[in-house]
Amino acid sequence: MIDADPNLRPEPLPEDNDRALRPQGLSEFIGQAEARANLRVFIQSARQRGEAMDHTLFHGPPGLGKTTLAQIMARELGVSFRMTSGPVLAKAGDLAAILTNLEARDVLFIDEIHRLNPAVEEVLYPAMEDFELDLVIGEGPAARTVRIELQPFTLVGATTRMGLLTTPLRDRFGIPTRLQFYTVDELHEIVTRNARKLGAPADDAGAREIARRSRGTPRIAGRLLRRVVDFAVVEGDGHITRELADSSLTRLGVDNLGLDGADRRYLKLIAENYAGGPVGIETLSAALSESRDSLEEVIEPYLLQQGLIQRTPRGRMLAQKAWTHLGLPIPKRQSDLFG
Ligand SMILES: Nc1ncnc2c1ncn2[C@@H]1O[C@H](COP(=O)(O)OP(=O)(O)OP(=O)(O)O)[C@@H](O)[C@H]1O
Ligand SMILES: [Mg+2]
Repeated sequence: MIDADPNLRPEPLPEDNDRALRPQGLSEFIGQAEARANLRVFIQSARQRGEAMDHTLFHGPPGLGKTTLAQIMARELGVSFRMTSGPVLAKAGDLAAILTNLEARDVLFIDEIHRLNPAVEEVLYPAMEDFELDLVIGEGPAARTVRIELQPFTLVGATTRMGLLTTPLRDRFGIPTRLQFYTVDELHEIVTRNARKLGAPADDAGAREIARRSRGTPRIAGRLLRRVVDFAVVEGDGHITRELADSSLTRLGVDNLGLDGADRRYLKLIAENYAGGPVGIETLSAALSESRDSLEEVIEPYLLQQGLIQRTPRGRMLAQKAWTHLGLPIPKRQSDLFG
């Protein structure tokens, strides 16, 4: 990782102590209005019919609330929540053991579902479709298949890489749900509420400053808030004002668009070494010593959403806004292009 300040990256950290701040119910969950409204209907319908809710797939960038929503679903459905992940399920038997232990209507959450081993995925198809498990017992000529009936359950899958899901798996989710980046207003509300929970109330402008610089991502908002709370407690009077938030975040290397050192290095590389692009993703990945996946999953989505870069068939290009943000003059060739 370039410039590895883990506070500013949206991937989960083991030391994230989020439990106190994680919303517990659908009505406490802020943002994702469309997804939330639909889920509310599907949950209520499943409850009224006394059936397992349809299989649900959450996809979108890290830290937007996929795991949180899966937990909320189980709670609102009044069922147990079982959690595992694609890479953990090494063998078909691992999944079979979990499936046979589910009770009727339980939620089974599989994180990083795009990383399922194909042999495990095969087991999942009939389980999702007919609540049946076909297990092969023994080996060679003595091998035989036994069919086991499962309790009806709800599979909730989460992925940051929808494109890596196989079509048969994707097609078996009745409720595919894309999570969006949060608006500043939504993050403002989340920060205000969490600051209060952490015992360091934020005034309106203070909360907004953190919200604006959180890359549309509640996980980052939560982390930046914790750091600002530290500064408020030690160097301030325990309250979060705009000045305090601004100086704390600047000291953490988060600029006024919420970009950190890694984002700025990405933009500067295209500006300074490739005259604004287009430049291929593999080239960027090599030059930054950053995996292509992490560029595509973590760095680029927010830069694209902010209109700082464009993806073209010939590679990545800086948009006008990026030159302005970096404080660099737009090269002649590009300013012609921008008109
Ligand atoms: N709508 C929300 N309101 C308040 N806090 C939220 C909201 N959504 C997410 N969070 C908080 O953001 C953090 C990240 O959420 P979560 O772990 O659900 O993300 P995720 O999409 O599963 O991420 P990943 O892709 O890395 O698994 C959690 O601490 C959670 O409490
Ligand atoms: Mg998650």
